[in-house]
Amino acid sequence: MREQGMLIVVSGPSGVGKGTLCNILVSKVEDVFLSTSATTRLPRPGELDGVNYIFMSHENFEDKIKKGQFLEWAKVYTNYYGTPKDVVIKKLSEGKDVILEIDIQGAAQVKKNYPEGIFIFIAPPSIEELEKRIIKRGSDTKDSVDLRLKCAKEEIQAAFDYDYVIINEDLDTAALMLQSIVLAERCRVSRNKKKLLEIKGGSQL
Ligand SMILES: Nc1nc2c(ncn2[C@@H]2O[C@H](COP(=O)(O)OP(=O)(O)O)[C@@H](O)[C@H]2O)c(=O)[nH]1
Ligand SMILES: Nc1ncnc2c1ncn2[C@@H]1O[C@H](COP(=O)(O)OP(=O)(O)O)[C@@H](O)[C@H]1O
Repeated sequence: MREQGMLIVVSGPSGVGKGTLCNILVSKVEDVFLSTSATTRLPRPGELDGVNYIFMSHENFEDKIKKGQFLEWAKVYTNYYGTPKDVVIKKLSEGKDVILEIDIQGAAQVKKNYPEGIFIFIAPPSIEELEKRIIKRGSDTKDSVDLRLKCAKEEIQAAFDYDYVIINEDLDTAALMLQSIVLAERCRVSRNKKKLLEIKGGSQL
């Protein structure tokens, strides 16, 4: 068991497949914990409180901002979204890798406070394909689809500040890429110094 897990940020436009890819990652790779965000948006059909999101009122959310209970938070489209701090700190200290599926504003806050995090951007093969995926999901009005597509173009510009980009064209390939990044990052020498010392004996590297 590792002493400290890695903080992994996954961002990308709405409908690109972040949720799908993160769920596959959690099902395939051990010791990965997907953080559940808090939000003021209403649940979509089938979404469960505490599973997909922790749904709360604007008042409650603002109270938690004041109390410093979020690792990061942002207003995305018209609602607040934030990462509850306590759970993330606990899971990292248990040696779990924590995935934050958050927007580009939240990712920038994490990068400022936690530069050793790993920043992964998921991009669509094209804007046309992104539009198809958002429409296929069936949870957005025409205005909401248009707003998401407009924001997508600005979000893709932010990809240049990330460590990795995955173009989610073929789902199986993209899922494998995400797993590969996490597993390769676990193999960095800098993260394995203690283990190497244990194996070779002695305290000198
Ligand atoms: N900053 C921040 N963004 C979040 C958080 N949780 C979700 N988001 C982002 O909020 C945006 C809207 O998410 P959602 O309402 O699920 O809509 P979707 O992206 O269309 O599925 C997405 O870009 C998410 O990545 C969070 O805790 N913090
Ligand atoms: N590589 C892919 N090819 C085709 N459809 C995909 C692919 N990845 C995800 N999808 C579909 O696109 C839709 C949006 O995916 P979702 O994971 O909800 O996106 P996000 O979490 O980024 O908003 C879902 O219907 C999902 O099944």
